[in-house]
Amino acid sequence: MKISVVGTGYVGLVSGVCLADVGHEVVCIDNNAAKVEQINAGKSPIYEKGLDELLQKHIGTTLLASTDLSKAVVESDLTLIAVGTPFDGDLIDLQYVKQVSREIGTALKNKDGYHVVVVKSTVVPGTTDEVVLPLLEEHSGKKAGAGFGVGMNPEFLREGEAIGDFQNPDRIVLGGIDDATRAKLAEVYAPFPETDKVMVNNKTAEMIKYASNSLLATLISFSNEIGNLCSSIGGIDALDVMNGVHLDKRFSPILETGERIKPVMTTYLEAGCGFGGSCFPKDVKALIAHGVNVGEPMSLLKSVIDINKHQPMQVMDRLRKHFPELEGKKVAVLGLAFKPGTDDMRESPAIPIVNELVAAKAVVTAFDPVAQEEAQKIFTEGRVVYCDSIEQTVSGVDAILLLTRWPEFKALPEILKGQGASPLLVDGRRLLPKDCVETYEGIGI
Ligand SMILES: NC(=O)C1=CN([C@@H]2O[C@H](COP(=O)(O)OP(=O)(O)OC[C@H]3O[C@@H](n4cnc5c(N)ncnc54)[C@H](O)[C@@H]3O)[C@@H](O)[C@H]2O)C=CC1
Ligand SMILES: O=C(O)[C@H]1O[C@H](OP(=O)(O)OP(=O)(O)OC[C@H]2O[C@@H](n3ccc(=O)[nH]c3=O)[C@H](O)[C@@H]2O)[C@H](O)[C@@H](O)[C@@H]1O
Repeated sequence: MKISVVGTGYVGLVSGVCLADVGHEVVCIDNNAAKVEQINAGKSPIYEKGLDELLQKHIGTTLLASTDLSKAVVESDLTLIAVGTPFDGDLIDLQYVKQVSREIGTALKNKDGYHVVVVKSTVVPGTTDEVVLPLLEEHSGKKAGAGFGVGMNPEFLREGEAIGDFQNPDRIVLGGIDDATRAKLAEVYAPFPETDKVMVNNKTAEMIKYASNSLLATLISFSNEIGNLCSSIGGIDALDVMNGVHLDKRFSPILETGERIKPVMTTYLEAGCGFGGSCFPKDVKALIAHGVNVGEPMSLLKSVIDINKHQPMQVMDRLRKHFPELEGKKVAVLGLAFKPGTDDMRESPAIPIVNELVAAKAVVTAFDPVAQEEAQKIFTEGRVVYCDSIEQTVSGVDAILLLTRWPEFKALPEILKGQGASPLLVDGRRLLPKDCVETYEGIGI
């Protein structure tokens, strides 16, 4: 099938590359000419494991990038919209979705035959039918359901695991205004015959995405609240608690073979310094705002955000327990990205923590295996000294704050031993065993 994908961010580019990999002919569209040029040169503008290799395999043959949206729409059978949907402080910001809908609508004027337009961006329930569809009709002069179909196909990939998640999805949600739209959309995913498909209307597809992200965010804030209580009571480790909770067969089912499905860590029940990223914070806030607009106060989700807002300061509280006065103290920050496997700094818990350290006049060294370039846009040189290795970052410091679960940081105890040093370790992600250093502080302990 000929597919055009508008937006070449995490979702658009990964979808485009993976759809080319399963045999479709794909054109990826972006209005950022520099990104388009980079993609056509076989270099991904984002850091994502395995993406460059797959891009290089298909670019120039079944995969192309372009700034020409109109040509790509006219020459394809189906268009996926994968532009950003940020939260503007009050509501979801639909400016990019609207802009692209107008442009696709205008392009459809010149197209003979049936075309399907599918929203892949995360949008609040009602957006596809009440915002995108009318703009497409207005600008194409055609009627939805006759000249073209309108669908909604939310994406569930995680950054850092994006290629694997796209290639091996848990489920595929196919929303549409009618059966013809859903049937065309299903053709896109024909190469995934084993995966469960959920055929619904557009609003339901939109809601599945928000319910999924909101549940995962709720589990994390729940775990953080329980973890904070464990710390205050004392003598309880939240890791043991969540392990005990997770062994309930309803969470870790036992198969007929007798084998228990048990995650390595208690998935989404890991207490830590809070969730970040471009999606959980903005999606939960957007759903709350949408709920309030339709008369639903969403009090549970408001608490989820409130707990998460304060969670990074749990790390600072543990640091101040040992160093009430931080001026002149040398503090190493290990991990700046919101999670491992990505250079994404959006809403990273490291941001409020580093800002607080700098405000308290601590001397801050920092290291992240891939996010340093992004971090330098946020904390300019001079406020933070960026280092090239874990060794250099922790050398001679009073305290270490571990903020991202990069596996590389497991080497820290050995490195400290080699340096003959025993600074305080505040493990904001519970990555290391609590007896790995002389003075250990962790969330949920
Ligand atoms: N990042 C993630 O892991 C996931 C994101 N999502 C959702 O997918 C959507 C996209 O997210 P990301 O890929 O992270 O966004 P992003 O911000 O990384 O990329 C969006 C791209 O759209 C382009 N763009 C904006 N306006 C345009 C226009 N008028 N014409 C052509 N291109 C335009 C931008 O230049 C940018 O390259 C959002 O709604 C997000 O919530 C869903 C699942 C996972
Ligand atoms: O809509 C989206 O954009 C995506 O949002 C999340 O994916 P992502 O933000 O990439 O990352 P996660 O691995 O879910 O982690 C999110 C944040 O939660 C934190 N987290 C995660 C799990 C946990 O137990 N505890 C915890 O604090 C992580 O450190 C990270 O900051 C969802 O997992 C994806 O399914 C979804 O598609």
